[in-house]
Amino acid sequence: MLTETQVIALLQPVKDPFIHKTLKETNGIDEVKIKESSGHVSAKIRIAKMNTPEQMQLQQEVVNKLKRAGAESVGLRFDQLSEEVLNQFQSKEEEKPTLLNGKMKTKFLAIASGKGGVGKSTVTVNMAVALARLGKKVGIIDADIYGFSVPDMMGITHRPKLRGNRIIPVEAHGVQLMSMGFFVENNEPVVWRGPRLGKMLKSFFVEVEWDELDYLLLDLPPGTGDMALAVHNTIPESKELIVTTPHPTAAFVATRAGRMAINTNHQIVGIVENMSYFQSEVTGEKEYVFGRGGGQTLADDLGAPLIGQIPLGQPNDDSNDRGSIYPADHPIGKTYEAMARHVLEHE
Ligand SMILES: Nc1ncnc2c1ncn2[C@@H]1O[C@H](COP(=O)(O)OP(=O)(O)OP(=O)(O)O)[C@@H](O)[C@H]1O
Repeated sequence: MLTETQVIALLQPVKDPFIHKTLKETNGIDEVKIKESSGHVSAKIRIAKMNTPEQMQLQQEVVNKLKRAGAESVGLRFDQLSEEVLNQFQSKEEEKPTLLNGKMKTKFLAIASGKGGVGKSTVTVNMAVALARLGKKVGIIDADIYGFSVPDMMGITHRPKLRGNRIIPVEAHGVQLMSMGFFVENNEPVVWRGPRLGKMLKSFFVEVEWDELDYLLLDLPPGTGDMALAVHNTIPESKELIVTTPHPTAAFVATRAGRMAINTNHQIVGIVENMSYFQSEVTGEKEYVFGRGGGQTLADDLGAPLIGQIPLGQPNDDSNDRGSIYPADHPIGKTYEAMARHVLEHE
């Protein structure tokens, strides 16, 4: 015959399926009773979320465990862990409330793409500038460890300064910026992996002296590989834009990036189709150089709106040689302004 102590010892190492802590750690074993006459064991367990397939699975696991140990029959009841206990574990687990030193009014907008070279960084910098032109305080984290082209696109040639042991982001076009590129000598390729990359990114949130941001945009690594997943998991809950070209294959690959966003609890607020067409200045005619329809297909697949179609064209910004920022009165600058308004409407 099982004793109460034995049942508790059997239950303690069982893990809550949602917060991945043992019932001992969550203090989730509420009650254990043994009916000696019939060998019936009953227990009440508190878990993070009720009425889920995970709860069913846990129930099965516990019943089997107790029966193997000698229980004739098992009755389980479940209840919800208190908010207090949940908060304690969730904040420890995710460390998210501490990001940006508690400046939680900051909203995050990640920019992703299925593959490289589709204009993700161009869209990031122009969205950031458009939001700033609409009066928002905006920062960018250039987390594209393969590319880190953002400083170049914004015409930035100097590195961030230090104040004590805090890093002051570099400012250009009214936008604050941190980039992996600032910490790499001579444009060397970056070979950071796993924990080091995660640590670096976290330090961008915590050790950087951002000035009261309304929005922090994140230029993500392209694709759906380990690196993109690692970055998705490192950054806080976020809205996300997916950038594609109009080519059907590009849109197909971008769908996978969208799925990754959804799986990591990012909310896709819009699809941006870049390099949509070339418009002749002489005739005004549009030439669909890279095919048509990719953006809309992607939008339909992911159930998110197509918020902008950006034609081929250079900003002609004379302020710096390689700048990629479209002026506010440029037709493409106006498209970015409309997209920025869309993002603001989905706050
Ligand atoms: N609409 C456009 N018209 C013309 N050139 C563009 C347009 N959008 C982007 N480009 C150019 O295409 C190149 C790739 O753009 P960008 O670096 O933004 O892409 P990306 O998706 O961020 O690439 P990666 O992931 O490899 O960093 C750049 O030289 C950029 O100036």
